[in-house]
Amino acid sequence: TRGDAVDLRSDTLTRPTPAMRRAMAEAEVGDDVYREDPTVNALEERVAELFGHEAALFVPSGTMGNQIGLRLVCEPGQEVLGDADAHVLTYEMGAAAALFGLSSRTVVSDGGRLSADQLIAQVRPHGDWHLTATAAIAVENTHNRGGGLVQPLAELEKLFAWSRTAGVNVHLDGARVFNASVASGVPLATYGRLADTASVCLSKGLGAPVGSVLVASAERIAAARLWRKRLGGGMRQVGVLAAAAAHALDHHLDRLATDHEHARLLAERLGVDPATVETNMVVVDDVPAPAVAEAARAQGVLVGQVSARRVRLVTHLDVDRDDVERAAKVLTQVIGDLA
Ligand SMILES: Cc1ncc(COP(=O)(O)O)c(CN[C@H](C(=O)O)[C@H](C)O)c1O
Repeated sequence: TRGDAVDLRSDTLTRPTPAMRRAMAEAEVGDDVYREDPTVNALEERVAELFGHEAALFVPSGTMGNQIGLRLVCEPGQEVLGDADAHVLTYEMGAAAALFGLSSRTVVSDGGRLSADQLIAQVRPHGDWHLTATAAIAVENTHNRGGGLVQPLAELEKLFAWSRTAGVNVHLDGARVFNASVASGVPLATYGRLADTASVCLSKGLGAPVGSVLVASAERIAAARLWRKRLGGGMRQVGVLAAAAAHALDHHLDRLATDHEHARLLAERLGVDPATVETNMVVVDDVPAPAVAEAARAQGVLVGQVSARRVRLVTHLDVDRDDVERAAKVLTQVIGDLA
């Protein structure tokens, strides 16, 4: 809870725990532009290893991690192919076009679930003097607008194997890949190795206040560091933030399973099919979302509005079991009253 509100709007809202704040305060720091911050250097090495890549770069947001990741695998005038509800193309303010001149095209998937064949069928080859070449395919795991769904490993494997034969790169928007791994049991390195570039968030379910990490080859991360500086993302004593991220990896990773349990409990209480809840999100459809949000807020429960008729509930570190029961009671009554 926050104050006395149960905040289910997003897992981006988690605040540092007292133990995390101590880690931040005690962090060993240096000037990261000179590569002299030992805490962020250690975090970058650790996350690269975790995801089976040569190198990694700490960035202030998932958006910067995604957009630099796309720029590493797609040149201006080439295109990124993705899901019609992909965060990298629908939520990041058109950054791929605005910042880097990347073209993009989307396919309407089955609720966010990746179909390798569907994407492969849309890829445009390099070398034809008439066609915008598809340089990269963006995948999102878990899928946000898909309600936190975990991508089928077989589809990820099929897409990546094919991409090796087609000269197409794969970028993973792994903002919630930690949730995907905890839910599926698939190791993080397995997910990491099925992408050329991957951006992973430490500031969502893991509970760090700021930060994502981009992983890729050493050559690509060197280029990413340059792009980050160009975007004004060169940071100085950033170990204060990296220490929070390292603390989150040490102490908050396994507990994501609790968020998943809470989401399933919330779904059950609300009459939403728990089978549709794979990680930390519950989607409630066919309700007047603005009215539900307003009425729930009046009773101390904050919810997300995905569309006029869809409410999103996200469980996280700052939501405990009592909060879930309280939110379920309020939302059952509010939705019942508005039905
Ligand atoms: C899949 C995915 N990839 C990237 C990002 C961007 O991360 P930030 O730039 O907010 O750190 C998000 C943030 N998601 C936020 C949320 O879910 O509340 C909002 C929608 O932007 C995301 O869900």
